[in-house]
Formats: sequence, structure tokens, C-alpha cells
Amino acid sequence: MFSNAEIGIDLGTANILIYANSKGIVLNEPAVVAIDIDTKEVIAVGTEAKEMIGKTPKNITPIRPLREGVIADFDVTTQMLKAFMKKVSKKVGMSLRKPVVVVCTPTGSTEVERRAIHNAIASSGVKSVHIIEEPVAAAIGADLPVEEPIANVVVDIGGGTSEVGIISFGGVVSSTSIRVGGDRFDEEIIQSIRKKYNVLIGERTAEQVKMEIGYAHPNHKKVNMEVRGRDLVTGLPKTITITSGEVYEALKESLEQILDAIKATLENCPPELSGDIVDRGVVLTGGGSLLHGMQEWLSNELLVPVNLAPNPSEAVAIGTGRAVGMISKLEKSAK
Ligand SMILES: Nc1ncnc2c1ncn2[C@@H]1O[C@H](COP(=O)(O)OP(=O)(O)OP(=O)(O)O)[C@@H](O)[C@H]1O
Repeated sequence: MFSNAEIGIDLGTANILIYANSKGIVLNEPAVVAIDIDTKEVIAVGTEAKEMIGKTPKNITPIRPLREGVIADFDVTTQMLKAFMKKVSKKVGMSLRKPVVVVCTPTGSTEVERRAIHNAIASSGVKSVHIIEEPVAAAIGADLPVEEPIANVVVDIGGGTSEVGIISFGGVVSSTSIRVGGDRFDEEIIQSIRKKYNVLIGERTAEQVKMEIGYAHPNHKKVNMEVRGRDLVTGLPKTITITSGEVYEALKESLEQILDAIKATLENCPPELSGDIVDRGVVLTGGGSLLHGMQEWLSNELLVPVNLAPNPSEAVAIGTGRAVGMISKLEKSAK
């Protein structure tokens, strides 16, 4: 007898990760699809499609079908998921016919948004779909003892959203989700360079700037970086040198919004659990938490220990994958 495959999906705004059974992460690709807008044909998905951003002829458009943690374009999301599932089937050498799937969603998503996520996955030929909230998946993936009656605080800074959750006894005690994440950082960098230098840079360049010289606090050793874009006055290519101080100024407001969300969640924590947070602190997950200095800055602001999860970018996917094992067991025992 073959048992159904078990798949955990981190359906992220920036990246899609798939975790299969005991094989671990079997797919980690950007959530981008390149479409021919005349024929509606999918030209490329994932890494290949991301490389096309800003470089394609007019009829080919790279689309990010998810925005702020939820589905913005249903048809493109389903096509992307089908393509990824096919890739995974091939890669792990097993049939993914009728897998049991757990997928995560931001805590702030609406019923309609959750249904769209459910339906998009269901349409790729699965046995059942279960949705769990992103902070719970992040906490499980970060190896926190979520079943124990203690406060596990997780801050997941993704591409489209930042999620803060306090998890105790297997459930969410308090949570906040804001639609600010790494993608907003990129937009702020683009806008600030445009304003200051009259130069337009692309999304991928902005992301590189953030990763190389982006800092979460102003007290860092200043570094510079050369970036290329289009001069908005002459229309010609231009190279400018920007400083990490300028990048910090661009990111400051979004960083403050993330800090406020964390503080608001901690303020809502029942007093019995607050004591745990002083000792156990906060765990960071998500690609956005890799911004230079994030851990130190948050620790100084919150006055509690702040630690990076062992695998920040993969924690949510690992968590969904582990959760699917638990759900599958329950389904089998219910038969
Ligand atoms: N080293 C780094 N420094 C700063 N930011 C980074 C780094 N590595 C990745 N990121 C950013 O992390 C974000 C993606 O994180 P992640 O993959 O956790 O998001 P996601 O799960 O796709 O999004 P969401 O959870 O919001 O749906 C992107 O904005 C990316 O630019």
C-alpha cells in the first residue's frame, strides 16, 4: 500500500518553499511567473522568471502573483503551484498524486484570502489542504517548544508581511500581522534614490543594495555601494554611489512599524506569560530578519534576548512540513 505524500508549503510573497515528507526542503524558488501577455502562456517560473525581471521585451511580463502574504492573481498562482509540484515530483522521484498538504497564511488574512489559498492548492490535485497560521509554522520550524505552557515569541519578517506571534500550549495567545516586510524595504530604497538623485533603479538592484549595505540601526560602520539606474532627467544610464547611512534613513520608517507591531503584541501578552519572555526572549525568522544588525537593534529596543532561528528563511516551510505529519496521523486515526 502506498501512503499519500505529505507536503508542507510556505506560500510566501517573495519565495515558495516546499517540504516533502522526511526529505526536507525540496524546492525553494522565487514566487515569480513570466507570462506572455498576448498568448497568456507561462514562459518561465521561479528562479528563471525572477532573472527576467526588468529585462524582458514588452509582451513578456514577470508577475509576482502573491502580494503582502496573500494571493493577488489566482490563475497565475495556481499555474505556478502546478509547475512547482511537477518539479518536486520529478526531483524527489515520487508521485505527488493526492498529497496531504499544509500551507501557511498570515494571521491577518481574511476568510476570502484564506479560501483563495485553499482553492489554489486544492486545484493542483491534492487529497486535502490544511491551513496554519504563519507564526505557528515559524515557531515549530524554529524548534520552539510550542506545545508547552510557556510563551514562545516569534517574529517572522517575510517579503510581504511581518508576523508577530506568542504561542503557548499549541495555540496563538496574541498576534499581530502587518503588511510591511522586505519588499517594502526595497520600495523605500527605490523611492529614496529617485527623490535624492533623480535616478530610477530596478527592484533587483534595490534588493541587492538592501542585502549588501542595508542596516537596521544607524550605529554601524558606514559603507558605500555603486548602483546603476536610469537618470530621470537625461534618460541615460547613470552610476551613483550611495551610503549605508542613506539606506538606513530609507528603511527607518518601515523598521519602526515592525518594532511597533512587536511591542503591541508583547503588550497584549497575559502577565503570567510575560515573565517567560524576559528569560526566553524573541526568536526571529524570515528572510527580512537577515538584514544587518536586526538582532542587535531589536534586542536593544525590546530589552529582552533576541535570537535568530537556526534557519531563518526556511523555518516556516519546515514548520508546515512538520505540521503535516501531525495532521496526517490524525486523519489516519480518524478512519
Ligand atoms: N540577507 C538578507 N538581508 C536582508 N533581507 C533579506 C536577506 N535575504 C533575504 N532577504 C529578504 O527577505 C524577504 C523574503 O523573505 P521570506 O522568503 O521569508 O519571505 P516570504 O515567506 O516569501 O514572504 P511572506 O512571509 O511575507 O509571504 C525578501 O524581501 C528578501 O529580499
